Amino acid sequence: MSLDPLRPDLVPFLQEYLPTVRSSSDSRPFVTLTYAQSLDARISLGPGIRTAISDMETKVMTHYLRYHHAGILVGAGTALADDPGLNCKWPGRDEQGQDNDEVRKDEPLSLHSPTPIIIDPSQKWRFTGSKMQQLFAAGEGKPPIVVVERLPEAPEKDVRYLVASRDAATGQFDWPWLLGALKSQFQLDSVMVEGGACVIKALLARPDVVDSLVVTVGSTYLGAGGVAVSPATPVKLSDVSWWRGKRDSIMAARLTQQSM
Ligand SMILES: NC(=O)C1=CN([C@@H]2O[C@H](COP(=O)(O)OP(=O)(O)OC[C@H]3O[C@@H](n4cnc5c(N)ncnc54)[C@H](O)[C@@H]3O)[C@@H](O)[C@H]2O)C=CC1
Ligand SMILES: Nc1nc(O)c(N)c(N[C@@H]2O[C@H](COP(=O)(O)O)[C@@H](O)[C@H]2O)n1
Repeated sequence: MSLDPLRPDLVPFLQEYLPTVRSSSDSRPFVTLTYAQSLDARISLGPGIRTAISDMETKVMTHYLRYHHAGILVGAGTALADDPGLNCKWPGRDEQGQDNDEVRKDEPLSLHSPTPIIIDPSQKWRFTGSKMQQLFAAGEGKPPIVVVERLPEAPEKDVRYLVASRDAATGQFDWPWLLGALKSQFQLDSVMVEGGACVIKALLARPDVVDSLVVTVGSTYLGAGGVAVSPATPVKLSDVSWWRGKRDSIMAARLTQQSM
C-alpha cells in the first residue's frame, strides 16, 4: 500500500503536539496517545475485528506521527486482532527540513519506523509468522519489544523482552514504571500509543504520563456492537485544536489533571 502525500496544513497543526526533546533527567519518554474513532466513539466494529476508520488523508497523518516517534505501543488484544505492521510508510523530510514525499523513497522503511512495543503479560501473541516479522524481514520495519510478566522459556528470535511487574492495587503493569523502563533500558525517548480499547481507556485517565492526545474522528457510525472507548470518569482537555479533512476530522489536545 502506498500513501498519498501528507496534506501540508497537517504539519503546522500537529507541530505543538509532536515529541519534544525531554530533559535527560526526565524519567519517561514523551507519550502521544492516538487512535481513530467513529462518531459514536467506537474504535472497531466488534471485539477482535480489524476496522478501517481513517480515510487516506488521516491514515497518512498516522504514518507521519509514526515517523516522529521512537516507539509504537499496543496491547496484546490489538496485536492478536489486527496483526498490525506498526511500521512507518511516510517517507520523511529532505535536508532543508521540508516535508517531501520523494526525497527518501529509496531508503529502507525500517529507518523511519518506530520500534513496536506489545504489552502481552501472558505471551499470547507471536512475532513469528506475524506481519511485523514480514516487514522486518523485508527491511520495512523494526522487530518488537514484548512486555511480559516473566521471560519465556523459548524466547523468539529477534524479539527483545521487558519483564514488568504488576501494580498491587490494579493487577496491571504500572504505566510510569513501564514507560520509564522503555526509556532507561531501550533508550526510547518518545512513544506513540495506538490502542486498543483497554489501553486507551487506562491512559485517558493518566495526564501524568500522556503528553499529547491526537484523535481522528471518522465520519461513520460503527453501531452498538462496536468496541467503545470512554474513560471511567470524566476527563477535561486543554490546548484543544481541530483540523478538518475531506471526510475525517482530527482533534489534538492535552489531558489535564483538573476535575470537571
Ligand atoms: N481505531 C483504532 O485507532 C484502533 C482500534 N483498535 C481495536 O481495538 C481492539 C482491541 O482492543 P482490546 O481488546 O481492548 O485490546 P488492547 O490492545 O487494549 O489489549 C488489551 C490487553 O493488553 C494487555 N494489557 C494492556 N495494558 C496492560 C497493562 N497496563 N498491564 C498488563 N497488561 C496490559 C492485557 O493482556 C490486555 O488483555 C481491536 O478490535 C482493534 O482493532 C486498536 C488500536 C487502534
Ligand atoms: N489511525 C488509525 N485509523 C484506523 O482506522 C485504524 N483502524 C487504526 N488502527 C491502528 O493501526 C494498526 C494497524 O496498523 P498497520 O496499518 O497494520 O501498520 C492497528 O493495529 C491499530 O493500532 N489506526
